[in-house]
Amino acid sequence: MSEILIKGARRYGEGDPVDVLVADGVLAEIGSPAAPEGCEVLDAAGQVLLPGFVDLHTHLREPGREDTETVETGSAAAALGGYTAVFAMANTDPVADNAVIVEHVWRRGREIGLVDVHPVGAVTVGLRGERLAELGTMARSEAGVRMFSDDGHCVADPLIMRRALEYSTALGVVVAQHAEEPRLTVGAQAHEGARAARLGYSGWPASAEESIVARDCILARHAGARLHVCHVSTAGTVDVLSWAKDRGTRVSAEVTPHHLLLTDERLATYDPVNKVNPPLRAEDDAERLRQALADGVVDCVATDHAPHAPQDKDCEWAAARPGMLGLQTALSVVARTMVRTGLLDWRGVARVMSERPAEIAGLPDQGRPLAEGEPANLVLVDPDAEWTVRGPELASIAANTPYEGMRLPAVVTATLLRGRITAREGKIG
Ligand SMILES: NC(=O)N[C@@H](CC(=O)O)C(=O)O
Ligand SMILES: [Zn+2]
Ligand SMILES: [Zn+2]
Repeated sequence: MSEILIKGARRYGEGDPVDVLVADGVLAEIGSPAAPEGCEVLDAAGQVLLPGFVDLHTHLREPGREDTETVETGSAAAALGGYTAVFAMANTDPVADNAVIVEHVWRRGREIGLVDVHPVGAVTVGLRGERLAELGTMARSEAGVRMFSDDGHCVADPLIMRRALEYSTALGVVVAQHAEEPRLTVGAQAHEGARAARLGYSGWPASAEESIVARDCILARHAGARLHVCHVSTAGTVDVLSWAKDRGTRVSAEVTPHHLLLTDERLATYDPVNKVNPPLRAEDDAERLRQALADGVVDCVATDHAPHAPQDKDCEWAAARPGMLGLQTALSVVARTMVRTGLLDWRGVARVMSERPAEIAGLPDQGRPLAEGEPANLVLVDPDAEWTVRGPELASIAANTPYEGMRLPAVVTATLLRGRITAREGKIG
C-alpha cells in the first residue's frame, strides 16, 4: 500500500502545523517524519486536518430510483464532501427491510470503495408501520446493520415503537425516528406560521415533531433503550431533548445543515427546491438549533441528503417531493453557520460531524483521535477558501441543491479512507 505524507496541516485547526505520515492505512507518524522514497506528498499548508466525517442520514436511492442517485454517485458525493462513512436510509424501492437488500447496498459500497456505506434497515415491513421487520436477521447479515429507521415515515404506533426499542437494546443497535405525528401533518406543505398562512400553504405544525420526540423519549426511558432523533427542526424539540437528557434518557439527535441556515423565508420563492421534510422553520428555530448544536443538546450534524429527479421538483409546490442534496455542501454550511459565527471551533466540527455520529452508530474505526496508530480516515479542509455552489457540477445525479449560486466558506481539499485518497481537489481518487 502506498504511503502518503501530509505536509503542514494543523490538527483540529490547533497548535503548530505538523507533518503526518500515513502508511498501512493508519497515521504512522506525526511530527516531522522523513518522506519515504516514492511516497505521495499532500501539501496541506494552511489547512485543517480532521477525522473523516460520518453521516448518519443519507438517501442513496438504490435500489429503485437510480435515475436520481446510486450507491456509486452518492459515494462520490460523500467522498468529495469529506465523508468516510455514510448511513444509507431504507426508503428505497424495494424497501431495505430484509437481508437481501441491505446486503446489496453494503456490497455495492464495498465494491466502489469511496466511503463506508452502512445500510439502515427499515423498522417495519415496507415502512408501513404495521409489523416489525426482521431486525435481528438484518443485524446479523453480512451488512451488519446497526441502525434502523422508517425515515420518510414516522413509526407512529406507540406499541410498534416500544417493541422496536426493546429489540434494539437486545441487538445492540439504535432506532432512528423520523418524528412526525402523521395525524397532525395531513396535507402539510410548509412550516405552520405566518408565512405559510399568508401564502395559503397548509401548515406543518411544530407540535407534530415535538409530541413524537417527547413520546419516544418516554418510551426509550422505560425500555432502557437508546433512541436517535432524525432531523430535529424546532426550538420546542430542543426543549424536550434537554429535559430528557437531564433526566438521563439515552437519546441522541441530529440537525441538518439546511435547518441551521435556511428558514421559511424561502417560501416566498415558491421554488420547490426549498420543500423538505421537516420543513424549513422560523428564524428563531434555526437560531435555537445552532445554539443546541454548539452546547451538545443536539449531538451531531446529518445531511438528510435527498436527491430528487427534475420532474419531482420542477413542478407546483404541492406536487413536489420533499428533500434536498446535502453531502457536498454540509461542511461549508456548518462553517458558515457555526464556525464563522464563533459557535464552534474546528475541534467542535470534528465532534459534531465525525466523533459523535461514529459513537452513536457504534463505528469503532471512525471519528477516532488524530494520533499515531489510529486509522487514517481523514479530511483536509481549507478554512479560508470559498466556492460557489452549482447543482449540475455536484457528483450526484440529481441537482436539487437549495444553495445554487451561493458562495460558501471552507473547501474539502482531500479525503482519505483507510489511508487511500478518495477525493482530492474536487475530484475523485
Ligand atoms: N427529508 C425529506 O424531505 N425527504 C426524504 C425523507 C425524509 O428524510 O423524511 C426523502 O427520502 O426524500
Ligand atoms: Zn425524515
Ligand atoms: Zn431522510
